[in-house]
Amino acid sequence: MVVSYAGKLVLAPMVRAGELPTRLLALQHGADLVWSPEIIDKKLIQCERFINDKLKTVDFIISSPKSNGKPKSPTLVFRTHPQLEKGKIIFQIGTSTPSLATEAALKVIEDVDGIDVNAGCPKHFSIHSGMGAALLKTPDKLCAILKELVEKVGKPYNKSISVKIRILEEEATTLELVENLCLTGIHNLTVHCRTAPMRNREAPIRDYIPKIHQICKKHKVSLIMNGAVRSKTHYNELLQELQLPLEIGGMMADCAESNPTVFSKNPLPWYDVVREYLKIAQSFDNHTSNTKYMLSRLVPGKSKLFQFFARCKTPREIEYVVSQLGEKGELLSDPSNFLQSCRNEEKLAKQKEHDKKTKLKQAEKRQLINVDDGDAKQLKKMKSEKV
Ligand SMILES: Cc1cc2nc3c(=O)[nH]c(=O)nc-3n(C[C@H](O)[C@H](O)[C@H](O)COP(=O)(O)O)c2cc1C
Repeated sequence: MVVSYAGKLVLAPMVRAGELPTRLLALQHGADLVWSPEIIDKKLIQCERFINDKLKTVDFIISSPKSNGKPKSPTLVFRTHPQLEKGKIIFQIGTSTPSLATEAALKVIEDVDGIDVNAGCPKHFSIHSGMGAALLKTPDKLCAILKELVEKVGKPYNKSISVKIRILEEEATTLELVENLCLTGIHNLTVHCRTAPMRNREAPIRDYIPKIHQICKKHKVSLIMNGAVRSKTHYNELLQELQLPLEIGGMMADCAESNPTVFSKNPLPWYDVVREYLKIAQSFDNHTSNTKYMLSRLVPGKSKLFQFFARCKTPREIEYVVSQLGEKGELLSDPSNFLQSCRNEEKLAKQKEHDKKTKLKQAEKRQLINVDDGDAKQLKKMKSEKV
């Protein structure tokens, strides 16, 4: 069945923040749908699909990416839990080419519920290759991408295709764009109510939403409003204040990154969020650097725990520090000594490794000398026989 977006409160696509543990926590606390972080078409095309029996996940992995011609260790590009994210996971693609978008979407389509195109990212890496917000300046290209996705991916697999845009400077040009996007056959349009040059700290401009909604409604395309929605309660208040119908959905990024439980009427305090998040992150082997990134968003900077988490290098250290987190977020005991002993162990292990390598090198050298010795003797013998 094609997923419905009408009136849903959803987790925004977020690079780094929107990995599996954050999405699962958001779902557990009332998110109706969750977006994957944006993944670039060319990267996804390189991936192989693996069923991870241990974690019960489906993993998309680049087995041997190369850097300077040397193979690197495998990279996990996207991980989904088919059972826990069933009917709720929208995959976002970064693209500027219809054929690449389609090839990439076909890789994941059986494991997700919809494909979303990012047409709003203002970052240099997106724009310089014609992706993200650059697509707002090439609407024909954007429409061509969406049409091809609708025909070659959406329709054959009975899945939804959607797009996330920003508003343009003028209302009239924004509405013209929306009209054209709706004609491509998409199911949903998400509008980030800021223009491309606007930063997240700036207040969004929601004035165009009623007219955008009229166009969407005419074409039976659902609409999600994004930009400074702070919680479920705030989303309901906004709909009332702006006299918007309940069928307009809401998307949250910033506030959901610092507390993925904001989808609930009663979001958890940060210390309970940290505990719940870590339980999920550990049970899905989340990469330590990603877990640390999330901790830096979840833990208030003024908490003593913030610095201690920043010093952790392994899941074991994170586990220890979180065990020192009191019921109300207070620090039960200073984990400095534990962290210092981990650093000492690390230093010792590095020294051992270094010694081992040096010994190996010396042994190899000795072997070479012996071989050389043997060769030299052999040569001498041959020479004397000749004489
Ligand atoms: C950490 C972070 C990562 C983001 N990554 C993406 C992304 O991958 N794709 C995208 O379309 N927008 C991305 N965004 C933008 C958000 O999806 C959203 O449009 C924007 O933050 C405005 O919503 P907010 O006011 O609720 O934060 C990101 C935002 C944040 C904070």
